[in-house]
Amino acid sequence: MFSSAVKCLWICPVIRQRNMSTSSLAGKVAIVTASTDGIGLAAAQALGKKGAHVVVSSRRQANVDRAVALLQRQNIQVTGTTCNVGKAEDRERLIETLQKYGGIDILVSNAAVNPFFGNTLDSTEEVWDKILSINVKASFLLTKLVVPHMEKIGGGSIVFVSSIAGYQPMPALGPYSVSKTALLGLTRVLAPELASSNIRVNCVAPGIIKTRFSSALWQNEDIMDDFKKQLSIKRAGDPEEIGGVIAFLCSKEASYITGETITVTGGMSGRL
Ligand SMILES: NC(=O)c1ccc[n+]([C@@H]2O[C@H](COP(=O)([O-])OP(=O)(O)OC[C@H]3O[C@@H](n4cnc5c(N)ncnc54)[C@H](O)[C@@H]3O)[C@@H](O)[C@H]2O)c1
Repeated sequence: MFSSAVKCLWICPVIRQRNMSTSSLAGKVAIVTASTDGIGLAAAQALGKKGAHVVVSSRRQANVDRAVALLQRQNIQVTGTTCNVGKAEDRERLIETLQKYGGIDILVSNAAVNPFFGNTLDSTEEVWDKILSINVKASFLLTKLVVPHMEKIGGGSIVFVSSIAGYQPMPALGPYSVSKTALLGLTRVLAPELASSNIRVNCVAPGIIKTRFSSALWQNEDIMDDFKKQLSIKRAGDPEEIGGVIAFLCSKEASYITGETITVTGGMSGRL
């Protein structure tokens, strides 16, 4: 799965070091969860274009293979593996596989689910367990797994993908919105705890971005007309407009930023 050139880059600290000086993220290893499509794929692309070796993952092998081929065509160093972030054995396998190759510098926790639309009081325990387990708990548990590997190489950067709904709940998306608020809290909790290990923890809160996840919103003209009234930039965002911000947060240029959430919404204001 790993090409010999990539193995050499990870195993040989001298080459790691030398590459770090040529481009902002050269020589770094970045894990992005749910990165075969949408914002995750755009984050992997942006990190890869800055020189990082990216590890793309999602639940289905076919999607992983497609994303790996796409990124390779763009001359991005990439490895792919399946990972259901809700499964402890998958999370551990992902990290164990990687740590053999010399360290993990960046974690972007992007995977999320939303199995429920409606009045929050109609949501079930099962809905809450699923949403909190994937959107929040898995983000924390992955962080717990990567931190020792980041500490071993002297630091790292973690980015959680929240949502503007974490600040202002979206109608009919109560449990999902609460899970995204929890990520704002997780960012604030972990940043001071990990600062002494030289690990920065930040978050992005996208507005409406054109992905499959939100297609029910941006493909509906009436809903979008309503949203546009609250937007300064009168359109939905593109995944690349989030990927670039994530890559910035992981770069040296953001070395004094931790515990922050950057909202990327086209200037959204008022109630959603
Ligand atoms: N698109 C938007 O408008 C928008 C707005 C705000 C926040 N977000 C957030 O951005 C992130 C990415 O969403 P997206 O819009 O790119 O949509 P997307 O559908 O491309 O991404 C969500 C991904 O999570 C994956 N996923 C779900 N459960 C998983 C699991 N157990 N293990 C691994 N992967 C799993 C899905 O397969 C999917 O690929 C999510 O956290 C989402 O909440 C999106």
